[in-house]
Amino acid sequence: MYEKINPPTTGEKITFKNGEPIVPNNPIIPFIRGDGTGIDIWPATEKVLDAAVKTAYKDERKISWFKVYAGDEACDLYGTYQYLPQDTLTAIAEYGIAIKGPLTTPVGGGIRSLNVALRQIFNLYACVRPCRYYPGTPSPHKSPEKLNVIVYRENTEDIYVGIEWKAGSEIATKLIKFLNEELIPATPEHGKKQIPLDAGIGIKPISKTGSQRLVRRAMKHALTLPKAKQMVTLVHKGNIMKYTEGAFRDWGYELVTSEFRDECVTERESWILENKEKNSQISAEENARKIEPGFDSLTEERKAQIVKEVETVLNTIWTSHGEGKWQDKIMVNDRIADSIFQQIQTRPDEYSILATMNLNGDYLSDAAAAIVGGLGMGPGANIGDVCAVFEATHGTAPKHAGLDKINPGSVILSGVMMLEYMGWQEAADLIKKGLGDAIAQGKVTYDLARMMEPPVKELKCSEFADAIIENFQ
Ligand SMILES: NC(=O)C1=CN([C@@H]2O[C@H](COP(=O)(O)OP(=O)(O)OC[C@H]3O[C@@H](n4cnc5c(N)ncnc54)[C@H](OP(=O)(O)O)[C@@H]3O)[C@@H](O)[C@H]2O)C=CC1
Ligand SMILES: O=C(O)CCC(=O)C(=O)O
Ligand SMILES: [Mg+2]
Repeated sequence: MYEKINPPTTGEKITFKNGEPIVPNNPIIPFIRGDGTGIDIWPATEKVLDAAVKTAYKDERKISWFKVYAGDEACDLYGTYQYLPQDTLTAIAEYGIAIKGPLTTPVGGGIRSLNVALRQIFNLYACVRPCRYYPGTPSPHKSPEKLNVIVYRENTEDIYVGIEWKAGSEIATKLIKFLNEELIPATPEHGKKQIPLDAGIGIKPISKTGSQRLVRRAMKHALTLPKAKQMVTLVHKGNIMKYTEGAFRDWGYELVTSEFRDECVTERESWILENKEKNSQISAEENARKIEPGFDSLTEERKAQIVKEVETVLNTIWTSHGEGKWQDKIMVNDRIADSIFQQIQTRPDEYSILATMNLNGDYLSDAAAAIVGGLGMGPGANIGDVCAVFEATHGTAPKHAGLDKINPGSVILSGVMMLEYMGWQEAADLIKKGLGDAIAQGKVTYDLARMMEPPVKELKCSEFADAIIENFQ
């Protein structure tokens, strides 16, 4: 079945039922070491995960690691350009849960992203990237502890589908002519717009199915959070990209108000309900005026729509959500993408789950990780309905490769997410405690050491792993 690798001789497969993993006590878990600093980070991560499982469960539970190959290591074993061998895909499909280090993607030409390919091949549609603060971590921000968000990034669509044509290529030229001569003139709202003939072209598909399955998962996650954090923000640039990013927002609201009607309130609904709570005699028109800035300068048609919106909300959810009941529900709002980048800095405690499309989530997860200490502290998971692959937010950080220097925190914390996903909470908690205590003691790698006041001596990557383990007790 495998060409060049052999699964461990002991251990069992993880299976899935109704989208949830069923995990034996001795699961076989494939891992990809990763390119660049993967060579430093993976051994540190494996050591910490094994020690946590051993400390938490003695000999009752154990992970049987299955080394599989991708990136540069795969080319060494399988031959030139064999970046993602079939063996690796077969192993991930067979064993269901995998963990990986970062993989290189060249800019411009060359191979497309292996990381993105894995997400698409296994339909890992939710990229989950929590950004929370560990006390003592140095940060460029004054109150990094106020940020505790989870970026829920759609992982299979958007410009990441990678359908692009190079400027000047035959297809790009043909497509531009078709757009300029037929499709754009056939769409009056586009007026006399024309695309330059020397443009490269990329396609940005955003589907209702893809948007709604992501938001559904984000909502299910929100239901598991403490009440104060039960918020889901739909992040989009829908003012500019109306039929892709704007549609993501609209499909998100449609999903939450149909599938989660009893459990959620939208921000706009909450304003309407609150206006009536403050003044039970308020007319629908006055309520509409309060929720819509510039109401009086709108067209009569638009005014009527907003009044109708107010009436519908009060007719349909006043009984279930009114008189303050909405305050116990998941708050769903939306923010324009550029605004959310400043909001997580200026009003971090007002946000919890940030549901995004692929590109916005890619940017936002690095930015949020920076607030809580940097990319060394940014874990992640790629989750589908029958498979999950855990990986950090950061890349290969090639200039630090092989120096036993880089912070393994993000991949270790991705391992924590994996243990939690497996239901091995005790082992996950040990690592969180060990890592938190090590940081509080000033036992940190270079990235955190350089920001600490007073200065501390930096630990190597492997020494940081040891410091985490020493703090299990
Ligand atoms: N999922 C994946 O596998 C991903 C892969 N990539 C790929 O990685 C390659 C390199 O990308 P690049 O843009 O340099 O981004 P990287 O995230 O690899 O690194 C950028 C900088 O971030 C800091 N950093 C990253 N990881 C850590 C860490 N673990 N501990 C401390 N600091 C860290 C370092 O800053 P400093 O030097 O200042 O300390 C580093 O130089 C590219 O080929 C890219 O495509 C990128 C993102 C995700
Ligand atoms: O695949 C890559 O090279 C980059 C991906 C990335 O930046 C991400 O997933 O955050
Ligand atoms: Mg990224």
